[in-house]
Amino acid sequence: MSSQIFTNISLLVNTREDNYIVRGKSLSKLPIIENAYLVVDNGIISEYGSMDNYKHPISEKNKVEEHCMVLPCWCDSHTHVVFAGSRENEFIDKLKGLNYAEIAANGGGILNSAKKLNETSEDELFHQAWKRLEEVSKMGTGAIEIKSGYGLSLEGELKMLRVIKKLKEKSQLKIKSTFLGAHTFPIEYKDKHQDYIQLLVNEILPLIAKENLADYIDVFCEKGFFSAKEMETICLAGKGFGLKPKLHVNQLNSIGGIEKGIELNAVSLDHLETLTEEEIKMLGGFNRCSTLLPTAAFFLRMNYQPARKLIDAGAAIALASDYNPGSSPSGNMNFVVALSCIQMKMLPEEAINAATINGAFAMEIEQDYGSIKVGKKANLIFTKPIPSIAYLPYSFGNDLIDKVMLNGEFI
Ligand SMILES: N=CN[C@@H](CCC(=O)O)C(=O)O
Ligand SMILES: [Zn+2]
Repeated sequence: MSSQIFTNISLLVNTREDNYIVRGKSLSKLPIIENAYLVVDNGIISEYGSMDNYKHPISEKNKVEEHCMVLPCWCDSHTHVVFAGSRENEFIDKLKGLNYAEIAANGGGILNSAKKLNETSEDELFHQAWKRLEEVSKMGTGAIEIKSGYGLSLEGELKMLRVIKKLKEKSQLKIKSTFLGAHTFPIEYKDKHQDYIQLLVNEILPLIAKENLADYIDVFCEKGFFSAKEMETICLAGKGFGLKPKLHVNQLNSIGGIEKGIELNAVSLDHLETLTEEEIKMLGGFNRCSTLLPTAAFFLRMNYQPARKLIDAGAAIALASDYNPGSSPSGNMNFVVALSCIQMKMLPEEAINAATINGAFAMEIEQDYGSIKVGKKANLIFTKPIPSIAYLPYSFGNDLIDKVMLNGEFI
């Protein structure tokens, strides 16, 4: 692959010489170069700067369209994109008045997806997930985390993780894989929690480690699901196999997940719709990412995460789509960014930092992704002509992306 030069870029967004997690007040500082150029060599960013310092030959063919911006691709650090079929029937139940907990109690929810997944072949699951990855990459996602958690059996969980491994091998997207066997208790273990935890820890985890199928371990710490203590047992076992925790906490209730997650040195604490003042303070001092999933709150008509309070407390916020069939059947990070501004009152600069560099930190891929930096992968969003950065979330729902580059190639 040869050199590619792009000149006269109206705004080159999130150019960073450093590589720090962005927290608190710093989230509103989005480094931008006006009228910029960018050089890509063999899929890697090799040079960038202001057109005032441009030293290469001037050529009309290198010019990007007037008023076009270039941003690093979205880093979507929390998804469940490997799933079978869809659950729009539950969506209708919800429209008729049932809530998330009632749907789950009726055998719907995660268990419904688990039933479908266990009836679906590995090839078919791969095919469905592949199509979702194609769709999100066209919307600007360049790196993504994918969880298991709809298998809930040895065979089902390994099948999901093998699908993720195959996606890692074949996709242009950077993918991280998370074992979420502790997503809920299967019906046959409803009254035998310890037995299910033993299955996860003693039987499934060693096989995952043997086949190198996961990077992280996750637990849905929630009333009616896994307690903070159960989460600790599972995470400590995961750590024994080299899997760091990345956790679902405080979606519906505060049950001690934040305190325990910090103690476990989680790479990220995710969801956070329901937070006490004390927990907001704890997240302010937490040195890793607090990951907000506003499209889940939107879809479930829940209170949004208290982004402003978290930012004031000094938290390092990441934004992710939570793409899954139950609470966020969309992986559109452009909408996640817009919703964060519209409903959580994040500034456009804060939302873009949270969806790029901090998303990369939430997947520990910040060395190669999440900002415009020499040596990082050329995973880039080229916008259509737009007047400003604020126009991205302001003009929500409109397709503002002209083209997407992954590893130096337009997709
Ligand atoms: N809350 C737990 N897990 C998913 C939802 C899973 C489902 O409903 O299928 C989430 O992150 O929102
Ligand atoms: Zn989730």
